[in-house]
Amino acid sequence: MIKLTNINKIFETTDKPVYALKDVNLNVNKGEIFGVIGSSGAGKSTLIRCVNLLETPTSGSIKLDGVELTTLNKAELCSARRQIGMIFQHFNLLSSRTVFDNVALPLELAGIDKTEISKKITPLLDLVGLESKHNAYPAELSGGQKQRVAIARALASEPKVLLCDEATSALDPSTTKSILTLLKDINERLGLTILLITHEMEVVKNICHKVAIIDKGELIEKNTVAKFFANPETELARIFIEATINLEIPEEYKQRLSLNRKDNSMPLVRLGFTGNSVDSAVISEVSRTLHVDVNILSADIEFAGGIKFGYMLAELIGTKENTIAAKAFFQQHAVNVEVIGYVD
Ligand SMILES: Nc1ncnc2c1ncn2[C@@H]1O[C@H](COP(=O)(O)OP(=O)(O)OP(=O)(O)O)[C@@H](O)[C@H]1O
Repeated sequence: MIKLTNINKIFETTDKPVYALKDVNLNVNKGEIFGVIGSSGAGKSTLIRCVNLLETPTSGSIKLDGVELTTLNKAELCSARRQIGMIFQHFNLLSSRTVFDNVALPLELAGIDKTEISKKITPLLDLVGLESKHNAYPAELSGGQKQRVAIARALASEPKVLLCDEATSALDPSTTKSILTLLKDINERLGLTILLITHEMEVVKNICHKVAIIDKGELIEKNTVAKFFANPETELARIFIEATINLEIPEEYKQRLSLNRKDNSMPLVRLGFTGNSVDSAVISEVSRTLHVDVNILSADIEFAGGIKFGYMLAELIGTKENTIAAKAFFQQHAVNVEVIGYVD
């Protein structure tokens, strides 16, 4: 549905050129929710703004449902943009218009008559859960309600795709959850293709089918969400995933931790479980067969893209030979083992 091929974007500045996007290739299939995650300044906004040509790429091809957008004239582009809805972090509503009139705006601009507009808006406001707010003004709404208005407005032209530019970044965690649930519901009910950018792994984890990581303008990793969490390929992916996991080393252990093994010190390890390894009884097997006690300090098991994954912080207690054998055993059973240090 969205196909970006060899997209480059260079901003010419008085200082030096900024290479905001480098050879970006991205394919978003019909009905998919695709998330692009990256740190601040990585190029996320530039990327999503290129899709509807709010930003013109320096080179490359952008196809929407097979139509090349970069070569359209102004009038053609205007009509193509009606097939691309967009929502923003700060909602971009008109404060002087009611909820109803904000949602009606794109239809008015497209020259649709008033009765037709009325017929369309009521079910849209029902869909986003704002049936009782037709005549409210944006100032009278919560952040979550404002984003619902923006979603209804983006859907008014019956777009083929919805672009979400950090759509939940200005919202508190529970409102974020409700907006993500709404986006997922719209995706499932209408089969709408969604491309979103975010710096929050929670967003990817909660609603995306596929994910790409952007770093310094490059898409360095692309995968289904399940495979991404099960087997991250890049260091940045691991950092993003681990940021969602709360595995604090207790203060008492930090004080006893050293990088080198001493006589009688025991390894403190972070075990990473994904897919099948979550469900196998590796911990008890290590204790039983290798005589290594696993002292679990903290653990976090999550669910994303249809798979379970999780991390555990544990002290391995046993002889040097046995703890080394335990580490090998974990690795043979698809458990990722990282030795953080050794505790006295
Ligand atoms: N109009 C512009 N002129 C010059 N440089 C720009 C312009 N817009 C963006 N940039 C630069 O391009 C790079 C990518 O910016 P972009 O806004 O796309 O990043 P981002 O990942 O969306 O960041 P954030 O999460 O902080 O919004 C940055 O180095 C930024 O400074």
